[in-house]
Amino acid sequence: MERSSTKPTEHLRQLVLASSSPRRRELVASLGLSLPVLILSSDADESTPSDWTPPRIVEQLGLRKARATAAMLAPEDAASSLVVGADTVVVLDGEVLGKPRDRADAIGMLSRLQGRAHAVYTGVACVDARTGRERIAHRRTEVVMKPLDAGLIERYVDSGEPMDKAGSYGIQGRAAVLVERIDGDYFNVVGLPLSLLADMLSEFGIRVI
Ligand SMILES: Cc1cn([C@H]2C[C@H](O)[C@@H](COP(=O)(O)OP(=O)(O)OP(=O)(O)O)O2)c(=O)[nH]c1=O
Repeated sequence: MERSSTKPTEHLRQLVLASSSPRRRELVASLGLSLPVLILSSDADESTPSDWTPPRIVEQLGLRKARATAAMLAPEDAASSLVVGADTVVVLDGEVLGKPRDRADAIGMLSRLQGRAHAVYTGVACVDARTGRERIAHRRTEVVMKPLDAGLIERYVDSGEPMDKAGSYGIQGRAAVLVERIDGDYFNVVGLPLSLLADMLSEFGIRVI
């Protein structure tokens, strides 16, 4: 018998964040969700075809992360979990900048970003591990960086902060003082647009407020 009065998302009693990013973990924790949050990262393939646009890259990589993590869940967790994955890239002159390979790469990226505007894209994917229902979306934030001289860039890179971050900077850290202004969601730059995430969670029956 079909139980039409039952909400299709009532089984979702746990959120799984498919991420090893401490920033994403802290941002999700800051929401103070009433349901438990499990952190579980996977080794999703992060290579993408060269003709993909930035929105497609971040949405599909977020989806790969969420799907790969959903596939790792034990059956009892899968039955009650909404899995969230995200991906962030910096885009300058149409070129996608991910995390720096090494010190020289970080210095090169910041030398190109300084004194100019660039875009940060973060894709978010939600996967209901029980039903397989999926949603993907992204946000774009424009960031204008102050003009920076070579000495400042080297000192910043030597602080170690850039090495695990797309575009080689962390706006939530010391790079706060390197940024002139932004247009768009700040949390999108840090790696998880909370306002977008809240809208997506509500589609799955999970209320933030
Ligand atoms: C631009 C910018 C990026 N970042 C970070 C957010 C992401 O952690 C990282 C981009 O890399 P991602 O590949 O999106 O994420 P990740 O590998 O760190 O974590 P996950 O396990 O979720 O895949 O750059 C900042 O922390 N601050 C910033 O200002």
